[in-house]
Amino acid sequence: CDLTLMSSDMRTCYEYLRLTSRSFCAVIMALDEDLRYAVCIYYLVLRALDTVEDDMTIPVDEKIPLLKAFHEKLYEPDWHYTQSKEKDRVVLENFNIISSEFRNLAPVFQSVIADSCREMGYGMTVFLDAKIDTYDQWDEYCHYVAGLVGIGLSKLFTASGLENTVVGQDEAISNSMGLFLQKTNIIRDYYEDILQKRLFWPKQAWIKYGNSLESLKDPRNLNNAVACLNELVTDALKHIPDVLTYLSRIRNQSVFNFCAIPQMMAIATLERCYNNPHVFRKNVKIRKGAAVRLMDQSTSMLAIRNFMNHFCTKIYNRIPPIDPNAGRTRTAVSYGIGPG
Ligand SMILES: COc1cccc([C@H]2O[C@H](CC(=O)N[C@@H](CC(=O)O)C(=O)O)C(=O)N(CC(C)(C)C)c3ccc(Cl)cc32)c1OC
Repeated sequence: CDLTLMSSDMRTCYEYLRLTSRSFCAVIMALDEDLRYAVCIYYLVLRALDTVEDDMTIPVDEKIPLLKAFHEKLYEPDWHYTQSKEKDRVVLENFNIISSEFRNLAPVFQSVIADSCREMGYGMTVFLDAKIDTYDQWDEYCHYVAGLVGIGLSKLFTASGLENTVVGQDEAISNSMGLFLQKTNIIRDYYEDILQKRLFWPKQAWIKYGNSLESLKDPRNLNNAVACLNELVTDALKHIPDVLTYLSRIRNQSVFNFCAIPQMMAIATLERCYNNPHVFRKNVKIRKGAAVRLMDQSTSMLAIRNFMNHFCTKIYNRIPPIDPNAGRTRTAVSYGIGPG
């Protein structure tokens, strides 16, 4: 994009995007112009909100009002926050620059983003001590931190005129786009989260396999831990039909790539995690070459169905017959293997 035609604040915002989103930045920059601007700002605003939620050095009695009032900061020109110790604190320290560009967006984009932040900030306070007991609470937490992003983005796509009304209206399908990504991140990040005492795996799952979530990282409990891991992967796989429905409705090529690439990274990550004891010892990541191939080739529904089929077949072929959820996992992956 032509940086000379851009305001200096917007140039700064794209610089923050490059600093905070690594590989995803290129995908955002490929969006058609109007949407690119709104999504960049939305991404940075979400990054700022997420940084507040993640910062364990902010006292709870300060964090709760800050999360609930965060959406109002979008309309306070000088507001920024210098007390964060997080790695992405640059977006909080310079929030006045981001909010000034936010207020240059079309009013319809502003209201989608502000409403999304209001609901998300509230939801984060509900789960501040991250006690996730039931699968329903797991879905509720993931709705607040990720489903709302899927819903907000879908409204931006429709409001920009690039996508049909149904994309912005069907909130259940948009919600699933977030739940699939967030559940995959939570499953993948077990080891890094448990070290920081962040417990995102639902108790309704792990209680069947151990006395505590931490006990799953004890090598003596490895068989139970892997059975619990396989149960959560099976739950995440249930979102595949909605993900395929969502992507089949997208008409703009740049929006399709933007939406499809993270979903393909997620199914590839789930495949790496399934039945993999390394999840309890290190951060399981897909190989760089595989990620590049997914970014380059996730450009059509045919490619998506082929990738989904590929990774679901790999999982199917690795289901241990004695796994307590073997039957449920076979059913779940069959959604992704599809007919033929
Ligand atoms: C229709 O919905 C979407 C369509 C396209 C992309 C995303 C989604 O994808 C990235 C992809 C991304 O950010 N990937 C990282 C890799 C990583 O963080 O593991 C990256 O490549 O840097 C992601 O992960 N999240 C974060 C949440 C899941 C919490 C929403 C995210 C945060 C802000 C925005 Cl604007 C968008 C997304 C969507 O959101 C559901």
